[in-house]
Formats: sequence, structure tokens, C-alpha cells
Amino acid sequence: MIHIEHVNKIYKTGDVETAALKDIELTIQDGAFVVILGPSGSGKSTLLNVISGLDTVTSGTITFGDTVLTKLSPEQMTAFRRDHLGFIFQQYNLLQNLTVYENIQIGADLSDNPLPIDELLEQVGLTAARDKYPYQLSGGEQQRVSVARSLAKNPSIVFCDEPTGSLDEDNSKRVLELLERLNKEYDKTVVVITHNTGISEMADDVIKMNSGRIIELTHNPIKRSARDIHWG
Ligand SMILES: Nc1ncnc2c1ncn2[C@@H]1O[C@H](COP(=O)(O)OP(=O)(O)OP(=O)(O)O)[C@@H](O)[C@H]1O
Repeated sequence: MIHIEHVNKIYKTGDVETAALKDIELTIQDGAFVVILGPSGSGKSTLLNVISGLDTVTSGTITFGDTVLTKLSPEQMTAFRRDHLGFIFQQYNLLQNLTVYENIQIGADLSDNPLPIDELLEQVGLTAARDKYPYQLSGGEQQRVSVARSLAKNPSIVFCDEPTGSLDEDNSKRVLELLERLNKEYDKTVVVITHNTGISEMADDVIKMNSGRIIELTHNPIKRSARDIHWG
């Protein structure tokens, strides 16, 4: 479980201060599928960055199970990220000189308890592409490799920042189906940032942000599967 208590984040650029997060209070349950929605500049990426330790808070506390993330040193935070957190971004960030298999292996090598790469290749439908290089794949296929890479190290939570932002509807739904499976079958907590309101139909919990604040928290009693969401 992640507890976020009274978190504020102020960016200072010269004399200009931007309050990117204002008194955020939030709990993310283990195994939940959480979607964060909000207009550009509302603080979604900043929230994800501070929860995942990619950035520091200005004030407030973030607790992950028994670990108080906001008290960790940068070195401890790096180790925590490596051991527990997976990331998927809009850009696929694959290493161009490595094959599909080798890109996934990079994720597995970070862990003492990795998932089998061949199984992951099968899950993302890329067994036949295992020896291809990223430039030989479509955007959708590349994003599926990055999903497999993030899962390979067997993280307890996967953070996704606009994971379908560069994909058409069909490829997006394939990637979303993988996130769904990762949540249900592999029991990972999944946190997705998106502009696409349709994706919130898949979520257990939907967080709406505006101007650095959480303006609405909704729990979906019934979730739609990735294939059935309304594409927005
Ligand atoms: N490194 C930074 N330095 C200064 N200001 C920043 C920095 N990063 C973000 N901001 C500001 O903080 C606010 C929140 O930005 P953030 O990137 O979290 O929004 P977002 O909701 O993720 O937007 P988008 O959907 O466009 O990615 C914005 O006003 C932004 O300009």
C-alpha cells in the first residue's frame, strides 16, 4: 500500500515558483489499477515522479509498505526503485543496438527474482521477434517490448506515463490488454497517467487532477476490459 500524506511540490526556476502539487492526500491499494487523469500542467507527471522517487517532495510524506520513501537517501531510493518499481513511458526507450530478447534481459538482470524472458515474450506476442532489433518493429511492438522489460524484473508496482500516447487505437488496446493482464494475472499494482478518459473505465480507482490538486477520486464498482473501453 502506498500512502501519500500532505505532499507539496514547488519547483523554483530563478525567482519563479510553481506549485506543481498542493497538499496531496492519497492511498493506493496493493493490486489496484489506478488511472490519473487531468489537463496538461495539472501535476500528473510530478505526482508520478515523486511517488516513484524520480523527484523529491518539497514537504509531506510518502510511505510504501513499511518504507518511508521521503526519508531515504538518494542511494537508498535508487536501490528501492531498482528492486520494486517498473516504468513504462510514452517513448519506448529501447536500446537500439540490442535485440528484443536482450532489451528484456536488461530488465531481468536488475532483479534477484526475475520472470522468465521466454514466458514474457509469449505474453506480449513477440516470440517470433525475439532476435529482431527495435528499428525492425512497429511502434506498438516496441511498446510491448518495453512492457515486457518493465515486468521482467518482477516489480511490485508499474508506473506508466502516457503508455499509449504514441499509438493508434488498435495498438493502444493491445498494450492496455497487457497492462490489464499484468494487473490481474501477475498481481501487480498499475498506475497509469493519461489524457484519454476511456482508459479510466479499466481502473479500480480514478484520480482527477487540476492545478496541482486532486479534485475528484472515484472508485469503479465495475471495470471494463481494455477491448471494451470507449476510445477518447
Ligand atoms: N522541472 C520543472 N521545473 C519547473 N516547473 C516544472 C517542472 N516540471 C513541471 N513543472 C511545472 O509543474 C506543473 C505540473 O507539471 P506536470 O508535468 O506534472 O503536469 P502534467 O499534468 O503531467 O502535464 P502533461 O499532461 O502536459 O504532461 C506545470 O505548471 C509545469 O510547468
